Amino acid sequence: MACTKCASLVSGPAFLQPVQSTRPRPASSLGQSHVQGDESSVAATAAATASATASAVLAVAGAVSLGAASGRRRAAKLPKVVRLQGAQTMPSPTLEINYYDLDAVEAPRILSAVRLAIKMASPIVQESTSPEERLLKLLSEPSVQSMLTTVSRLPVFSKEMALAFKDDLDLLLALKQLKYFWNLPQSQLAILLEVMARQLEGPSQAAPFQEFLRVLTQTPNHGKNIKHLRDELSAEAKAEYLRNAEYLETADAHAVYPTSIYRQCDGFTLATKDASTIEAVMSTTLTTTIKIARKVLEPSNHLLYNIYKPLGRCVAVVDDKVDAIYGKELDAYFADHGIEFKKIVSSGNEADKDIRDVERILVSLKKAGQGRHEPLLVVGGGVIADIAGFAAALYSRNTPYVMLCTSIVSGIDAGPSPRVCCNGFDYKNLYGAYHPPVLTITDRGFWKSLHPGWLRHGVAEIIKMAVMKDLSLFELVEQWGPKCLETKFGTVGDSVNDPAFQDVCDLIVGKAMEGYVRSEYGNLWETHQCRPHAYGHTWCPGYELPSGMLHGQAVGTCMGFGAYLAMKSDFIPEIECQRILKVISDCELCLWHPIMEDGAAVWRSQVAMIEKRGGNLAAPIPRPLGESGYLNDLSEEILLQRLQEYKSICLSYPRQGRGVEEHCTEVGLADPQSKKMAPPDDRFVVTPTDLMIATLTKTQDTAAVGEVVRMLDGVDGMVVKYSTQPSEALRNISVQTAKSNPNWAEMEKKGATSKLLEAEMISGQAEGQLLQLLVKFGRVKKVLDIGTFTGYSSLAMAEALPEDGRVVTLERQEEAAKMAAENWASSPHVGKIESRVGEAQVLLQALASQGESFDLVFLDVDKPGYFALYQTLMETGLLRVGGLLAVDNTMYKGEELTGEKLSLNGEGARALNAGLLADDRVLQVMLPLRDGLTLAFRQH
Ligand SMILES: C[S@@+](CC[C@H](N)C(=O)[O-])C[C@H]1O[C@@H](n2cnc3c(N)ncnc32)[C@H](O)[C@@H]1O
Repeated sequence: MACTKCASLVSGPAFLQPVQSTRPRPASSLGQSHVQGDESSVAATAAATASATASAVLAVAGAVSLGAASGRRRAAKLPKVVRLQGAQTMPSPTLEINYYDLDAVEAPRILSAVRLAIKMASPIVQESTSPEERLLKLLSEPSVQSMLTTVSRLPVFSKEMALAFKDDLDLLLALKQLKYFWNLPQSQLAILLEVMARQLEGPSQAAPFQEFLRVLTQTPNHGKNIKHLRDELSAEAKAEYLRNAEYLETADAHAVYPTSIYRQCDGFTLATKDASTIEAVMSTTLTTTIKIARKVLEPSNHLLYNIYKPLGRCVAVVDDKVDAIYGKELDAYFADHGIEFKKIVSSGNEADKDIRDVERILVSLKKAGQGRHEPLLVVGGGVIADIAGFAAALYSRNTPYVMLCTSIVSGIDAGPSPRVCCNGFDYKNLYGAYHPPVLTITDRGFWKSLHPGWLRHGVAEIIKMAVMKDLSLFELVEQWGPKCLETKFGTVGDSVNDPAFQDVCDLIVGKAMEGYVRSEYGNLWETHQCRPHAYGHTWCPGYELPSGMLHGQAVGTCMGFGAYLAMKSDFIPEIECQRILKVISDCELCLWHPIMEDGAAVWRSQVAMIEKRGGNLAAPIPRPLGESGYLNDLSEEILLQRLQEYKSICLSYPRQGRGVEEHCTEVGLADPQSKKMAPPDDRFVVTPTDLMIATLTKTQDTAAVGEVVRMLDGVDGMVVKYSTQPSEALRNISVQTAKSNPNWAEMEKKGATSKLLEAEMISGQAEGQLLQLLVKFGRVKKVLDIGTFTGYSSLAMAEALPEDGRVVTLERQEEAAKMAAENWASSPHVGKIESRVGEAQVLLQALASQGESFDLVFLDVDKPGYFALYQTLMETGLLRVGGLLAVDNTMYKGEELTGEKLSLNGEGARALNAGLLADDRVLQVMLPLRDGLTLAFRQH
């Protein structure tokens, strides 16, 4: 039967040439014949009879290809002459280059071959000889040999094959692997025989094979490939196997010299006779399996065993948080099965998703001697799935990996995703590849230890698939979403013993996964933009990072807005829009975040998205609920108008449309903005830690350096994580200031500021929190803040002051003072702040002449002036006796630690440090907080 796809190419109008094949047709040594007729109907009938069990787990076998999946049939005869209108003969031939020559899929013949082999093998595996002898006898048994050679010649990744065995996905998977029997470890062949016996004949017939597997795995060579046994086989058996191997060299080299058992290539090439023009198509076919399973780490569960036992070992990248909780269980699983376990523990924080983190994994893989044929095991959530998957894509150009999903996001979205990636230059997912796992395992048992905030964020991905792909899933989430959250998807409390609810949880997870795969696997390389799973991901990329929101919370805002736009576009009725907003809100996700007030950022995101999507917005939104539509035209004016309309609707929802624990820092994660993502050697040196990191990265041992860098880098993040979190207004100042760098540069150019200011000048959360603490602890009433900048320290202290407290803040740059005033405007504490603009020294004199004195002074201006300002504070009594002086940047970038010549600022900091040390009116301590903060108490 001709491959229809290829036939359409060679006989179409562009190819009005006689076609001749360049490949000789190899003879079939085992006498398989080509079948004419409708294979799919034969296959469908066979499938019905073949069906052993309706699998209780979801298993999706994905095969994506141009040509390989369909396989090429040996009977493909193409017309020698094609006639044009007028019946002219076109004599010049076009060369057709076929690459493979696979057998037709005849399900009944395959099934009877497998059944016969199992029947004949059963007594052999039960013999009392050694397992090695039994294996040799088994391989010499003609029915086993015939089955193996038959399967080795099949297009096992093809659609025909999938359809023929669609009712028994475990059998299908076994056949896909059996094709490679010649290069499989002995114990893997035993595993496949056991699976086939179980699927076709039932558990009792499978029992002898299971026992055979057990004893075989105790022999020293069970990990050696079948082909290494050839010299021990009978002469006839050896000759047959070698004949088959030789045949396969030409017919399908994948089966005899494979690089991977999970992917195949195909191509189809046409060349003019003089070879001056060549037209070709190429394809890669991948195969993958997804399992929704329970108790994966219990030794009786063989999902991981079946992969790693034959290999004798498992190299794994494990999320550090997962390792802390489940590390011992993982170790025990592999130890129990006698599988060597090499574990690479890696951070799973969004802030640790840089190319350096990927590189660190690559270095560890090299150290572990990772082979390109052995699937790496990746254990963790979305970030680990992305970066370890990306490392696997890069290692030896592509290395297979198994994804054991421990978080809800990886369990239904990032886990089986072919899109693996890392951040770069402050852009999310700038680098990446398309590299799906060969096996994805989702076990919601892991979710019991997840922070409720992370669960909510994962539910956003379920809602996304429900709205775009599956109304029945949407109805399930409407009914059960809040309970799923409350019970951590049936993993805590009484829900664990509620079988009906357990089934609901499995159904929700399975349906979400299925919807995801349905959206993604037909468009693996994103060759078009009709991508339903991008719902909720069009506008929020512009504000997610600066808002500090969890990804799922940001997606919630964007899904809500998308639903509103769908209603406005008449894609869905109002009632469906309301249902969508209600589900998002009921699941405690955010519909509206104040950062969305920045319409310009939302518009910028849309513009960037259009560019990313090849010139089309193609924003996926429901049309109707449960199905996908795409919005392609949305002007800036309408976008801004809709955003405001949407806001007013959101305000009527519980929590005024806000989510519960929306921000990363509220659920124990570092703020993704808190870590600079520039490569360390280019990083802006602000603190001594930065300096150390920049120095370390110049050395050669990248693995050791990487570790140290990660730890050092984590110090500031840890301080921020475990200190009281800032108010909304302070957070807003950080966001506004972070965005302000281009403005300062512009202003400096125009002469609006005398000096280039930088967003990095901000004191920030940790220092702000310390100042607040000092104000409260010291019952401070009057504060002097020298160096206003964008107003963070002033407002932080004002928030901590009593109602009658006062902050006087000094700033020489008019523009900075103006920006600070804008930043305070909405705070209820604005009335406590008095801003003065001018040179600090001049302003101090004026304050002194007014008889002012302060309980707390925060000094944070140009360092060369520090000591003079300190002297003024002391001489004039502006710092009262019993008062406290806090000075920032007293370690000034660690310059003194280098032993090299200090900058002017470094000199200024050192002059103050030395002055304080020599002055017995004060008691001081230098804290290594960020760039060094010195506290000096005036005792007389
Ligand atoms: C490091 S920033 C202050 C940061 C601020 N305390 C905060 O919490 O974000 C220093 C600010 O002091 C201002 N400044 C520097 N030297 C000054 C001086 N001699 N007199 C007045 N302002 C000065 C700068 O323009 C800049 O805005």
